[in-house]
Amino acid sequence: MMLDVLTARNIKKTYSSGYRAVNGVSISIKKGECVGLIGESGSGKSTLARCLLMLEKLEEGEIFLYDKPLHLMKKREIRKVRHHMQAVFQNPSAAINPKLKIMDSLMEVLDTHPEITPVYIQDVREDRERCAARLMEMVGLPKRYLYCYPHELSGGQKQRVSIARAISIEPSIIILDEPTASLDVCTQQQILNLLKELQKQLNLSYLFISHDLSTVYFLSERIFVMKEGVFLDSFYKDELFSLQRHPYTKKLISLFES
Ligand SMILES: Nc1ncnc2c1ncn2[C@@H]1O[C@H](COP(=O)(O)OP(=O)(O)OP(=O)(O)O)[C@@H](O)[C@H]1O
Repeated sequence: MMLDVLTARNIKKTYSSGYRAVNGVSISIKKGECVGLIGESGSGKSTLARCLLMLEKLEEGEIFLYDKPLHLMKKREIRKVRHHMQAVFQNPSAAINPKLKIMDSLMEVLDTHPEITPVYIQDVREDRERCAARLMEMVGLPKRYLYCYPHELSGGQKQRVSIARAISIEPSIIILDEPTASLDVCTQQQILNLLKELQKQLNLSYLFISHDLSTVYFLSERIFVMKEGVFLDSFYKDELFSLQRHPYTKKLISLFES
């Protein structure tokens, strides 16, 4: 039996304000699968993402990365496994250090883990520059940008760098939290196409978070619908238009179709 890459059970998170942003959700993601998470602003998607990445202290619940129980680990142990879970966030400018050349931001994770050599950079791993150039090529960026600073790149190009850094280490899972929300419509579609191609090519596992049903539908095989901290509905993509869908999902569909 194939183990799920990531399994989360009964996750709860209440902020110090007393607001429970995530109220008992469970989710599992298989190797090579893209699971979509859709919900309106404030439904708790980003809080859940931060919980799964162990960036928030859980109030309750269990998180397993393969068979490793992250919720039982000490901070020091979590630091050792965290690189297996990469993330791409909405704002690439905030994710890339403005003072570093693109090469140094891109190579950050691989530099920290010299013991890891993904197969797609195996032949160039010893040569930092060629390795960085390979990653740039994989996300459709010219090599010359390696020597630029982030302000010399567009938002879409910076997001490609974030994606290249996320895949650089061949992580078990990539959490994509609204990765196209800050981009124009044309660039959004290019980034979605890139993510889809990379997923197929490298057999990546994604949790793709968005408030937009059409983008979630485009990328995901399975979809979870979140509202007010709980999952209202979950289904395979081809069941989206089934009559059994939750009324809230039907409402999202009607917005999507209009
Ligand atoms: N650090 C925090 N302290 C207190 N409340 C918070 C904190 N972060 C988020 N919240 C609250 O938790 C709820 C869920 O927020 P969250 O960012 O997880 O939602 P979201 O679905 O990702 O929304 P968006 O799509 O707008 O990013 C919101 O009501 C928000 O105000």
